[in-house]
Amino acid sequence: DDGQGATGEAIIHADDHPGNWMTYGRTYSEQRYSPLDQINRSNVGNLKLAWYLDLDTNRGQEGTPLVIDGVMYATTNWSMMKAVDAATGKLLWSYDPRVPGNIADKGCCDTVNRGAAYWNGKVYFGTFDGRLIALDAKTGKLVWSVNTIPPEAELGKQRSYTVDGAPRIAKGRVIIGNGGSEFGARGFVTAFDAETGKVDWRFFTVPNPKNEPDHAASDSVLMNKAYQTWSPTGAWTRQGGGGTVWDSLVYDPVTDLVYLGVGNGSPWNYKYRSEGKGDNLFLGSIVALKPETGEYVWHFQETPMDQWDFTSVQQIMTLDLPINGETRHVIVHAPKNGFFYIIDAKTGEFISGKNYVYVNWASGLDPKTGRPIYNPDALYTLTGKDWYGIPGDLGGHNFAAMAFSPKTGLVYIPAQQVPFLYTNQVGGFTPHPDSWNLGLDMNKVGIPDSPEAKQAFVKDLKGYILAWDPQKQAEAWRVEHKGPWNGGILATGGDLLFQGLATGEFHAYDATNGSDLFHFAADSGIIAPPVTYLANGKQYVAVEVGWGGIYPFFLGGLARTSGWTVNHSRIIAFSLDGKSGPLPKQNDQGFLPVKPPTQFDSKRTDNGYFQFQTYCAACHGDNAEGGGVLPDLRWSGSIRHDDAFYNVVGRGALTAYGMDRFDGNMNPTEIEDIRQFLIKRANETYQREVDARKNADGIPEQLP
Ligand SMILES: O=C(O)c1cc(C(=O)O)c2c(n1)C(=O)C(=O)c1cc(C(=O)O)[nH]c1-2
Ligand SMILES: [Ca+2]
Repeated sequence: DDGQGATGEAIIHADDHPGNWMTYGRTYSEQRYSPLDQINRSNVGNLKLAWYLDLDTNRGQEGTPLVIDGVMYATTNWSMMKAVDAATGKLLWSYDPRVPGNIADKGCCDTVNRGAAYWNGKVYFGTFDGRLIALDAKTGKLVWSVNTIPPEAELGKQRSYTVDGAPRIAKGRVIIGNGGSEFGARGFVTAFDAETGKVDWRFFTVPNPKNEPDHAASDSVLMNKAYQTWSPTGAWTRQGGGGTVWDSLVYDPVTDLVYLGVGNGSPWNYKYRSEGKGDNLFLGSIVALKPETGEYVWHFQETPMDQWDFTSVQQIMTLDLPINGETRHVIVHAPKNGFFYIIDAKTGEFISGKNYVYVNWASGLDPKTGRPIYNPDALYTLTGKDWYGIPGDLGGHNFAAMAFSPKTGLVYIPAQQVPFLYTNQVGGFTPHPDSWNLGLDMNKVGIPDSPEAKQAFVKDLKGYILAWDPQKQAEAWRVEHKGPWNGGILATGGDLLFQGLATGEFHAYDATNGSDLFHFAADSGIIAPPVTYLANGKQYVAVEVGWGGIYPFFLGGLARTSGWTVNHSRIIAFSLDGKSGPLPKQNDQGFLPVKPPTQFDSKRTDNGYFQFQTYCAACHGDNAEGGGVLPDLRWSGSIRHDDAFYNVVGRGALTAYGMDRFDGNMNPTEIEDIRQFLIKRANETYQREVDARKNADGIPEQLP
């Protein structure tokens, strides 16, 4: 027995039953290529909506649904699970783990969920409050549920853990990580026995602050190799150091290794985090472990000295690639930092790397070691000067999955350009509970303030499909989109690519040249990746619809340049003989702003801005302009009265909807300052917003 079990064998031999989509990336190689070809270049123009299912949350939907024997298992926002008849869209059962609403602000980037895992009759998924849940796949009944965050990792309010990534299963072990490095976290992954939910092993990705054993699989490599790459007294010893494994986590049956994509530093500021010293292993790295024990095998660090939120958590894909006349089994990786890496999957040896998007932080990679050749100005925590970085914190590519077609030999990356202004916090590092703790000046970071710089920033925003030739390490072609933050990509045997866009359109493209062959008005922004499957022998293509994730939260109004839709979350599925027609019509220009109160106290608005940017902007949008997911507070009824506002912000009147209470962070005067600031912003922007509703796009002429 090789320990794979029937499900492991079925996933390894996924192409023997191509009608299923059994694991996050369809196969263990996570290529998101399906050999199905009933739908192909010659007939995709006739694709029609087969069914749609309205979801019970209108927020970001990032899930990859699994499909097993005609049943779809979809996870949706707020960590909910739905089992759906994949031929008809009929709901078979649903499971709501009742994640408490007040924890939404413990995560950086919307209460999303990226998907489930299947093993031996059970489906598994993580919850935003840190649980891992196993359900009976037939009935939806709970089999077991565990808290994946041990109390010793939490360390009181300094640290913050959330789970939104899809678990993966290797040889009967369910492996799951977590997020939280924007707040304070020490990254780790845990392997649980799929049958019982018992902890099998745990691996921390950054050292123990005292260099003591954690009694975890990571002890020896952290104490002998990683600890030496950190300063002994930096802020990491209190904040956790980061390195959260919040997205990619892959088992490769060819090498029999588990790969972790490790995240950014916590706090981001390297000068505060590690006193400007050391490479800080294993931040920004891929780490390979043995599936049975969690024992360290190798690592490759893509971003030493991270200070840009350059996570290496982006999708880890393996493939067999001819290199210098020899076929090698490699990892291909397009992390946030903008370089496309080819790494030997067995040994971690760096084979080659090339920037796949424009980058200004490094001039290239050392051809031998793969270490970035830094632009000294990019090391802003050491220079003490602002840095306008490309890629920025959202990366050249984020969680939206890329795909590979063995027929074209191309990797298709949902690439983007989103700059970020990195500005140091002055006067030392001061963490706040319930807010981002980056060691950066939250009033200045991200988007530049002056109107000219803001216009330049908007011009710099880009989103496109990048068809990348990994053998040549070069672009083959691209398909430009309206702006950043589009969905993941599916490649099929019909020589097609499928992708949903931030504009609310769903497209099929020719995989050989990018020609646009089909589009459908899905009406709401799409950030999730499509899947394809067979039900009753017929091919379907399905995707979750729902605008959200970090981009519209943080960029707020500027995110509208990618397309502006009213958020209506659904699962939609297409077939060649679909009979559902177009989706019901809705008002796609957004709601009219409500005329705000005219009086505000201009002596309070500066502090209101400061408090807003510290506690509110990461969800409700930079400078109080909403991005179309959560309420745009300029038009909120609660800003009309100090008591109403305090009830929501101070006392938590809306915790059930995800709005935490902030009376532990701010006093009543500070909260009232925010209200004064919001009224000011509402007055400044009211006419511009009314006029914008008269444009075809609904986007104001002068965005900033
Ligand atoms: O450092 C972290 O722990 C962490 C966690 C997450 C998350 O859990 O979603 C994201 C990020 N970082 C991040 O940097 C990022 O760009 C991001 C985008 C998204 C999203 O779902 O839209 N999550 C996250
Ligand atoms: Ca991060």
